[in-house]
Amino acid sequence: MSTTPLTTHHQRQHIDTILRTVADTEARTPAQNEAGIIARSWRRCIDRYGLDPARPTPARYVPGATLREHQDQADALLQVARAGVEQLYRQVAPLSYVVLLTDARGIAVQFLGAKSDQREHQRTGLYLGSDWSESHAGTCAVGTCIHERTALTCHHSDHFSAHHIQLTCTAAPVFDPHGQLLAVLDISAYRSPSAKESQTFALQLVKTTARMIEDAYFLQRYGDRHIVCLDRSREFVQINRRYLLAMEEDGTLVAANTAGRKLLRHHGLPLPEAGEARPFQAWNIRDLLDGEVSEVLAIPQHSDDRVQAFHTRRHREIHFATLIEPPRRPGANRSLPRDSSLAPLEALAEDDPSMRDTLTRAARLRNEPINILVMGETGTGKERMARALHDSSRRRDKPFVAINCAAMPESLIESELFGHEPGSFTGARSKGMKGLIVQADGGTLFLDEIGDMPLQLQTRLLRVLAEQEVLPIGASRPIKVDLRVVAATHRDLRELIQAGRFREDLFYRLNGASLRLPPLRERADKGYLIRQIFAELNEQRGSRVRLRGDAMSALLAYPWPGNIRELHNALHYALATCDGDEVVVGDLPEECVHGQLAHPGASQGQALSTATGSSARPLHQDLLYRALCRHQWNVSAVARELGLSRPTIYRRMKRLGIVPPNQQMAD
Ligand SMILES: Nc1ncnc2c1ncn2[C@@H]1O[C@H](COP(=O)(O)OP(=O)(O)OP(=O)(O)O)[C@@H](O)[C@H]1O
Repeated sequence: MSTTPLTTHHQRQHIDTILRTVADTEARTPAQNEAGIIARSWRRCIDRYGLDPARPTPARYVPGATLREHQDQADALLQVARAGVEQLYRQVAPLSYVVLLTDARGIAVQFLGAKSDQREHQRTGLYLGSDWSESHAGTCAVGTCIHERTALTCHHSDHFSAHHIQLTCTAAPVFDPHGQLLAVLDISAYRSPSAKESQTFALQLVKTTARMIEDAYFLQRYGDRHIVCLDRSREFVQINRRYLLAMEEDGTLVAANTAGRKLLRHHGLPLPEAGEARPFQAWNIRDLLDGEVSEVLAIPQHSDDRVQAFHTRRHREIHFATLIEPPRRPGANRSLPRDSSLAPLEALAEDDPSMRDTLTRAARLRNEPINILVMGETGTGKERMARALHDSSRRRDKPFVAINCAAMPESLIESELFGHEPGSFTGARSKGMKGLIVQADGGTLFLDEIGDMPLQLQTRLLRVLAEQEVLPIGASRPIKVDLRVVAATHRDLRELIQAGRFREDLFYRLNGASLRLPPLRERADKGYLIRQIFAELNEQRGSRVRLRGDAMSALLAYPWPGNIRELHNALHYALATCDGDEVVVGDLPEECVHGQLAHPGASQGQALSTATGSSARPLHQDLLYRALCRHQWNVSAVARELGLSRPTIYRRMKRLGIVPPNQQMAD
């Protein structure tokens, strides 16, 4: 190995080169490449720090107590970085490198090097507590990296001080999740080949380790959020995780690693850097990826390898995504087995303990040859549950036939259910009719509102269930059927049995197992349901409207009486009436925003008319009108309160016929 010995001749040459280069660069803009970076640093050393390349720069150490302060401040990073620094040292120690981790001020807070060379390390400053800031040490890998915020090699005579020109040092910055410099990772050696290119691999190695430390810190810091990992390669996304984005449950992005911030910038979505005065722009993952937040959240359940492909919205680049989920709250960690056929059941709930129990039972029952009774208040999702049971069972490719026993006229139920032969009764179809029970053969028959089925039909249904065959009206021979029945009711069937309105034997036939659904007001996963329903509505309407954070907060704060259908309707209303591509709090029905204030005993209409003095005004108009009155018709103040722009407020006033008092014509 050819080495560069330290001689006075070399030092003199070095000093001359520095002075000549600095004089040369005076007239022109320094280049962006590494030579430019070094030349710029030399200029700073002379012009800004008043350093002299000929003056010896003995290593400077901070006192022990100060070092401990620096280490305490960097403690969170040091904990995370330890494994990475040690791994790097194992890789480079055989080539006689030492490893330094400095804080953002250039003080070495961690050091790994051969014990046998300790004296030399201490003399040169390659040791714990030394100060490698550019203002003290001159151009060097750590100090210049801090200044330029980029990885670089400071090789031999790149160093400013003539006393460092035997060293080769390579450093890379470690940034925090907001782009703030946290630390610098450095490897240094006393002896190396004279060509700078010899350090190319060293540079790659240090950069890779710095990125690993940075990402480990990111994952630890945002461990309580959802972390979306993206990569251009499907095969590598599980191990490489190039881009990391931390997001809230509603898709709001809160942080990104260095590569992630670059990706966002590339797609026109810059995140503010720490300390930047620019107001925080709450980008959503939907702004980056062409998909719904619910699709991103469902990645761990959806596909077999738990990787999902997305196009980016702006440049249509394909990215593969995985998701690291935050740990579930205690008691909510009862997940279904990882099985893609269970996805329809899994999609019904997130971390509501009672729903998770119900789903676990449903998953066990889905292929059992027994009938299931689903119980719950009106609109709690009983039909959804029946459908999900069917879709996750082996019967999923056969029909799912739903019948609402309360909605069908009594005179029709019999022929609809059992079918009839041609001309078997007055009004019968000439070709006869295949009943719904036969149509459901091989699949699932869903009997909604079973408590409302007339007694006489209960008897016939009982026979079908007992014998697995159906006799159409007017037919002489029964038809064999293979059925799984899921029945639903919001009534107490035992009470109906007591009252003689429901057959006890049918109850036992239907109730092979029962599943109870909690009312919405008791569910801990309202946020999930809101996102889910909103995404479905968007899909049905072919729109891409977003639900802004303030609207989400209002929906979460509203004490929903018990009905998912009500939530569905509120979101439908907001989507139908909002302007542009965002639902904001002002788009929600009045009762969702101020419902808490309504008198508990009052009906919806009463509560509103008491508050407004006008029960005739539509809810939406009322909200805007009241806000205008409250703010003495100051449109800017109303816009601020409702989270809308001033032109939107004016547009809505016009559309709703609201005229400010000073523009009303006197009659
Ligand atoms: N898990 C869910 N995710 C999204 N939407 C849901 C969910 N559960 C229910 N819904 C929606 O709530 C509404 C009511 O659901 P569903 O009809 O299944 O309830 P139900 O208990 O059968 O009602 P009813 O008692 O009136 O028959 C529907 O619009 C449905 O799409």
